[in-house]
Amino acid sequence: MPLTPARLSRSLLSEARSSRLPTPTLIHLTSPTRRFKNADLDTFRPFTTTTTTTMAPTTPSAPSASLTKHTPIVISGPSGAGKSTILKRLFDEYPDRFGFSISHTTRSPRGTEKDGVEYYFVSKDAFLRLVEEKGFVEHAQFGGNHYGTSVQAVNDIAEKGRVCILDIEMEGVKQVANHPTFPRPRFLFLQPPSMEVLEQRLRSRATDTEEAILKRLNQARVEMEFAHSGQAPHDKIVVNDDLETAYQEAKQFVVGNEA
Ligand SMILES: Nc1ncnc2c1ncn2[C@@H]1O[C@H](COP(=O)(O)OP(=O)(O)OP(=O)(O)O)[C@@H](O)[C@H]1O
Repeated sequence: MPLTPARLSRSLLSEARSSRLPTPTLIHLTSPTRRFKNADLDTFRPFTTTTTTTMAPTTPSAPSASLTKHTPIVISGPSGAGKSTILKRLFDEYPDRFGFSISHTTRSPRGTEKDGVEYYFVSKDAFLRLVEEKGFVEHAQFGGNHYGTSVQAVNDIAEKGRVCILDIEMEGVKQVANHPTFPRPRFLFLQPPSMEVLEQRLRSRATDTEEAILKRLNQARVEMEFAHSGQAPHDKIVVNDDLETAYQEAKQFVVGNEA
């Protein structure tokens, strides 16, 4: 599992749309699937012009037996629900048990970013071919660039004997759940106790503009509606009111394999 200091995070497309920069206090955890928060930085940092020779998987691979043995966990929930907080605790308590897959992107590498570490940097053609071949468990477009989690990248985590954690937003959740060949992961939805509390938490986090907070709250309503629509694949909904209780519940689901 590539645990680099940078937090390549994303949980919601709204994250990117809302132009929030990751704050140092949140840089605990590397999760390349949570890439859209980092994609915000696209606006602020110039692209490098480096051309990379990619080693990224560009052909789809069949899900392996390891993937069935180490069933991936999809965690989703509104921005501010506490996903990072809970995952950070989980990784601290179980440092060798979980992994984050490396995402593909068509954007250019920045700074010291290396192919196969922060991302697999691929051409648009290679990316779209992999989409066509159902090689992504989920993918999305942001700011003219494509981002995706490949079946191969998730397989790689399972091959290392780890459970892959996919921290993804609602549209990604739908894609994973409807993928034609990818074995069904286990879905955990983290819910704030109320919209009022969510708003307070987003405000106390003090990382967003007013506009961004309002966008997050609007998106949160959409996510909550979907989560309770009967259409969502969630196996477990944990309400993150008291953190300790929520953590124990989430842990029981993730580690104890319980619904
Ligand atoms: N149970 C809780 N009680 C009080 N505050 C909490 C609780 N859980 C999380 N928080 C706080 O709420 C804020 C949002 O949490 P966090 O950043 O983990 O959410 P997130 O779901 O990862 O959001 P995003 O998708 O935007 O990254 C943080 O400031 C965190 O410290």
